Amino acid sequence: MSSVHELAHAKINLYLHVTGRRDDGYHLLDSLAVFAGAADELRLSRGAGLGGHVDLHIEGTFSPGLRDDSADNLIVRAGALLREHLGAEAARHLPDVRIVLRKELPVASGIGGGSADAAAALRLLLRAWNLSIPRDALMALATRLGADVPVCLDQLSARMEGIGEELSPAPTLPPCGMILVNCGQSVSTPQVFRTRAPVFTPRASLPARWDTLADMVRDLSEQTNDLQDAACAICPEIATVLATLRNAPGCRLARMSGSGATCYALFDSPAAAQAAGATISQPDWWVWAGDLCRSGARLATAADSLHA
Ligand SMILES: C[C@@](CO)(OP(=O)(O)O)[C@H](O)COP(=O)(O)OP(=O)(O)OC[C@H]1O[C@@H](n2ccc(N)nc2=O)[C@H](O)[C@@H]1O
Ligand SMILES: Nc1ncnc2c1ncn2[C@@H]1O[C@H](COP(=O)(O)OP(=O)(O)O)[C@@H](O)[C@H]1O
Repeated sequence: MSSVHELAHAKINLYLHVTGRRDDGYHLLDSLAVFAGAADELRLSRGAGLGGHVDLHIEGTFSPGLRDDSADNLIVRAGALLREHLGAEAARHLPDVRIVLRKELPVASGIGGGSADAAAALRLLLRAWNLSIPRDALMALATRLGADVPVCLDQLSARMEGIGEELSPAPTLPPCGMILVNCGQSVSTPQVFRTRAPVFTPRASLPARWDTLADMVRDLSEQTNDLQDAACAICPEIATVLATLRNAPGCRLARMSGSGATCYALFDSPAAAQAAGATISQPDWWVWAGDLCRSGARLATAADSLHA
């Protein structure tokens, strides 16, 4: 039986401004999201029966943080949402699938691993079930899975506004390298939003492109991650990670991503990031160094199908 696979890349918020708050409690954001080479992998194969059930199996470094029989897993929820969208009668004829998740991104860590998995599952299921859903409808389904899921569908750097679902092109990025460090403690996104000081930051002013890393770092230095202080209050080790990154040879900028605890640092090249990353070693710290993900993901078309 053949299988298809997708990479679910880590999403990094280079800056994150909380610009307001909606009546339902969700926060309005202005954030520049990029994708790093670090990724989970999802592999889908056809099951024996019909009904569109998703049988999930989880392996990999961070699999102990997740249960594979959980209906709450965003991969299983992506399948349920697609079945709901199609309606019970159509869903009855969908082939069952088995998805193996190789979990290599830390869980609840501000780099959207669960969101990236959900988006990768949507891409795989569209192919496996030979579905074509208009892009607007697909984006709306993705938003129901989580505010970060829409940007993970294409895995291309993008400016995120609204609660994260309003996407526009990012400035063209210069060549650079990146280190990601997570101290091994999960941080709850709702708790960080609840803990933050109730102040808002205006939308950033960004150019259409950055030709050099120095240009990008100059502009990013004027922006903030408005969740960083709250996350540091909940998890003080984040401050140690940031200090370590700032001291790493060749570091141009270090900041927390999303609601934490993962922090990123920018370097002149992937090789410079890897050399600096090799100097960082703490028990329980997850350290990744390399390039940004520049290719993105292609959404399925009706012509794509999975041949069992
Ligand atoms: C903070 C960000 C920045 O990219 O990243 P992560 O730290 O999760 O990686 C995202 O907005 C997280 O998106 P995601 O993880 O999909 O969040 P959701 O599941 O939709 O929401 C989890 C909870 O976070 C809060 N939340 C989330 C997004 C938002 N714009 N405002 C919020 O207040 C809400 O309390 C919500 O119940
Ligand atoms: N496939 C998945 N991978 C990671 N987390 C998942 C997944 N499915 C559901 N979750 C839940 O989603 C929450 C957020 O996970 P994650 O996306 O890793 O956080 P963050 O966006 O902060 O990096 C976690 O509490 C986790 O239990």
